[in-house]
Amino acid sequence: MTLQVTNLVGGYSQIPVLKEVTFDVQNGELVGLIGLNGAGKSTTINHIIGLLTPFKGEIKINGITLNQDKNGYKKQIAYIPETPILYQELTLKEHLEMTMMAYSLDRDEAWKKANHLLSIFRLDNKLDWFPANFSKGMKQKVMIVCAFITEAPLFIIDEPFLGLDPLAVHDLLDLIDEQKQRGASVLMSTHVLDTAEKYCDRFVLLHDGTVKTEGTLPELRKALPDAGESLDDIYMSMTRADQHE
Ligand SMILES: Nc1ncnc2c1ncn2[C@@H]1O[C@H](COP(=O)(O)OP(=O)(O)OP(=O)(O)O)[C@@H](O)[C@H]1O
Repeated sequence: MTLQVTNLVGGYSQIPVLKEVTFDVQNGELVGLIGLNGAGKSTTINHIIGLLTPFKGEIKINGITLNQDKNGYKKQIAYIPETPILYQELTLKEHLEMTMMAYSLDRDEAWKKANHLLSIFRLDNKLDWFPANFSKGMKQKVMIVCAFITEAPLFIIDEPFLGLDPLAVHDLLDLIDEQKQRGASVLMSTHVLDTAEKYCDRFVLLHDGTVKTEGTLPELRKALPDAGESLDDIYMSMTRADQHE
């Protein structure tokens, strides 16, 4: 599975936020999308999942654009939003069943995976509860369980770490790793740079709607030799230089 974003110009109501954004995510890769508040991470994600239409440029998943095959394109994506999207009137069980239907999953297989994931996230005794009334972290876990039962080839994860307890962060990172092992690609936006540094294979550093630089940590260190060793050092040096331009 490859995600290719090429010369993407996009944003809201014809106001371009993204300016010629180009990057890719290859098979089995976890790519970190890093940037300050307002850099354009969520806007990029909203274009990839098809909520926004590019003004220019294109986005391909395994060579297919959204316009070529809307359903086929969307079924390749499991999306975990920054703010959980839950239905007031549906129970946890009904949220899972709706996901199974939307992705045309085999119910028995999907329930096996769901039960396993529910027990990891300690939600297995809450199937008849309404997640709209859960705590913030529990709501996020519902989104994670729904995404991971799909076993989609591309995971798009928007800032997953801020609302989760440390145990859940580790469980999520293990699940991401399992999906990578089976060849899935993962694009994850985050501000938690020390975790990103440890777990991401590659980074795309967005600033003010443009890709300032991208690469593995050793590649970033080489590109910015005076910045320091850590992703945090490199990112801070890059953004500070930019703000003084
Ligand atoms: N619905 C919207 N309508 C108009 N402009 C928007 C909308 N959402 C975001 N923007 C603008 O797009 C730019 C990029 O915002 P975006 O949400 O993509 O940033 P981000 O990198 O995800 O930031 P954060 O780290 O704060 O989540 C900002 O200038 C923001 O004001």
